[in-house]
Amino acid sequence: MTQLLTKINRVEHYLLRLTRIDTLSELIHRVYAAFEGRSSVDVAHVKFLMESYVSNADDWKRYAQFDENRYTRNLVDEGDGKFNLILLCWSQGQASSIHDHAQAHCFMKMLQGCLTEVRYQEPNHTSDEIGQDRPLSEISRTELAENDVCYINDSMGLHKVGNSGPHPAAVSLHLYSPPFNICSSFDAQTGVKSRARLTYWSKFGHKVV
Ligand SMILES: N[C@@H](CS(=O)O)C(=O)O
Ligand SMILES: [Fe+2]
Repeated sequence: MTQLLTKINRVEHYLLRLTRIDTLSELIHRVYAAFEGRSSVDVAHVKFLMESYVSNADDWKRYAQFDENRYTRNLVDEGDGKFNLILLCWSQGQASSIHDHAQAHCFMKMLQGCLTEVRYQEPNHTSDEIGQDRPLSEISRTELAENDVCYINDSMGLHKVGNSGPHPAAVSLHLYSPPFNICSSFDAQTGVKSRARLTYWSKFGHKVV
């Protein structure tokens, strides 16, 4: 039994070495190839590519710009209009509001530190329920550590993400397809939905003025 486990372990290490993506530019190149000539998104493959990249701060530190007031969104690549790649920087205590993803696919890879992702069921008020607001119900709570990847789309619910420590500076890489700059945000207590505009703190390493 022990021998078998050792062998499985060796095979796993070998496969990981074969599939490993060592640089952010190689990841971007592979993601472009994954979208080439397709009208739909191969979710399993894109997730696999994000998982295969081994985070290295030298690749992405030029995009990692923090703000003391809120998490920042830093554009890395516009993916020929098919997807965008955004580096998000979260100081300790910073979090997003509860939101959806405008019917897009959302892949999120941890590059540094840890983030907590909390998922909620989307309220489905029928017309006669309007005015009977109730708190959103939590579906799951996941701690994401360096190199972890998670995936969400609107059929899987809403989420909020935050850095509740212990790392003072968490960084995550998000891939959205198709790109969007407006989504909905939700009040946790009432479920009331409002329109949220998403902005960039920097683009291609340069602060947006
Ligand atoms: N979807 C959010 C970040 S997160 O909380 O997933 C954004 O793009 O700003
Ligand atoms: Fe999100």
